[in-house]
Amino acid sequence: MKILTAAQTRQLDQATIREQHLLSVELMERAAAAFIQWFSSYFTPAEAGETLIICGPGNNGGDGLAIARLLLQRGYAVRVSLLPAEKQSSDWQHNRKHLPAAVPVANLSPQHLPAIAEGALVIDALFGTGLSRPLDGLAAAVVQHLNDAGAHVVAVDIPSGLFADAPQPDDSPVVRAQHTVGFGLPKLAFLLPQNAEFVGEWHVENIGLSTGFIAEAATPWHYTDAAAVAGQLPPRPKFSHKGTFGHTLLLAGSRGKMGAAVLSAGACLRGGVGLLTAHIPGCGYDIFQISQPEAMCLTDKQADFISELPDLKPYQAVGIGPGLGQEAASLAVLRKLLQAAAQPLEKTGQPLPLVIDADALNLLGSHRALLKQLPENAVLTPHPKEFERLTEPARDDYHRLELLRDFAQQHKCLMVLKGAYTCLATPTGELHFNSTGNAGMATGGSGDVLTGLLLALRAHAQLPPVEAVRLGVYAHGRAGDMAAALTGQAGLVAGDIVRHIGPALAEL
Ligand SMILES: NC(=O)C1=CN([C@@H]2O[C@H](COP(=O)(O)OP(=O)(O)OC[C@H]3O[C@@H](n4cnc5c(N)ncnc54)[C@H](OP(=O)(O)O)[C@@H]3O)[C@@H](O)[C@H]2O)[C@@H](O)CC1
Ligand SMILES: [K+]
Repeated sequence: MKILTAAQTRQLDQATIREQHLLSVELMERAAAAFIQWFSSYFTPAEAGETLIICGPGNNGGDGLAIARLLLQRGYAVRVSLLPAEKQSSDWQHNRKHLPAAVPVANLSPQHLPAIAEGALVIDALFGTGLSRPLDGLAAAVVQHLNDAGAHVVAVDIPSGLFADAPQPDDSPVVRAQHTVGFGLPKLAFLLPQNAEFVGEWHVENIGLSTGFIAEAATPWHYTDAAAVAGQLPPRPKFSHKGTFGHTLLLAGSRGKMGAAVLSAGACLRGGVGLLTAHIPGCGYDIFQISQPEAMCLTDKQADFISELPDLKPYQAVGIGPGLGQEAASLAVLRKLLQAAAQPLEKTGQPLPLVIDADALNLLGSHRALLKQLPENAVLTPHPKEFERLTEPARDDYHRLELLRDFAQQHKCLMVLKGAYTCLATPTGELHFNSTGNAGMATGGSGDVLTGLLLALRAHAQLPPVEAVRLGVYAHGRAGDMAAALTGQAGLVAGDIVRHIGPALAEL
């Protein structure tokens, strides 16, 4: 699914109206009906009580007026507050005219802010994608009043005061919604941690917007839903053997962190790899062989950390980092690996696929000259703190995305920035936000599991790099969701994700 800017969204409205020979009020009616569909599935008239709808002067306010009419028709008690303005949009005027007289309407003023009981339901239709500047004056006072009241807010399209695709100043007021019901496509603002307190849970309702316009629209931002990855995992041919799916090497573990190697290896095996060899420190031999009998194991001459790089000839992809530690000897291994991986493989003519995580990223961060040696399409999987060590502190989440995109383009690598909506940045400047996963996955070892799964998929000869990583990130989140359905989020541990990789991949 694509994510568009506010300006593109306005063009999308116009394209839909043109193509489908609609009146713009008809599209507004669709949006209001889609909102009602969601709203009525969530709140009965009795649960909703008397619902206040706060309307601005543009089409977002127009939606609010249409919603008021439709809710009344469905037996909900509603009242409307209007933000005075010099002019209102023509669709606003149409819906104002058609608002039944049974709906109480009040004009907002600094002296007349509506009484809102704590927990009362309020629909926020002040401003949508037409927000052109941060809120001030009466609009700001209304938002402040609403937030102070502790109301249960459902935002129409986007919480008022929030820009769809850019940051707003820290001190400008934004509605704090519990739910946001958007139209057509998700907005970039919904996916960023800094906006979570405003957006709440978001939902996107289909209103039949122009698919042709969306297909043509140029955007770096994409949202990976089930449809985006369905059918991409190549089937396993009947006459395949273990060599068909690649042989991977995993460099992982140190004393006290052998679990990271075990989890990562488990994920790699469940990810469908043909063969896996792990190179681990001597102390981990028994632990590893007993926990992962399906994997082969090479031990380092050092007991507590890795200091040697095995011959890379047998392998189609190499992972490094989980539980590695940051010993100088392990840095030397990483250095050698980067040098060796740059040589194109005989079979593919491409550099050896690498997946670099955890302490291997920290080593890169503290020895940034090594970044120049990253082979093309190397996969790096930092969380925000690790990413900061590779670049610089970000001013905000939007700036972090810029840094991520620049980094992937500059180093021609695939950056997987882990978070609630894990974001994959590609060498061509695309950003793919993942849709699966849950807060239960914020637990030790979750990232090691992702590394192992990505390693398996990068060894798969038929999967191009970006598809492999997008698919792996999606399946990792999906496995976490399947696991959480059984364990609950609090009870989820990384091993549960490993156990659900198989079913998650099967679903694809
Ligand atoms: N996407 C879709 O497919 C569909 C979209 N639809 C709906 O349309 C919404 C977009 O509507 P919209 O373009 O009329 O913009 P909206 O946000 O209502 O406000 C514009 C008005 O506010 C004003 N204004 C702006 N900033 C301000 C400020 N800080 N303080 C004060 N005033 C400010 C601005 O004035 P101006 O900037 O011109 O000075 C103008 O008067 C969209 O979010 C969705 O709900 C559906 O109906 C149909 C399908
Ligand atoms: K709104």
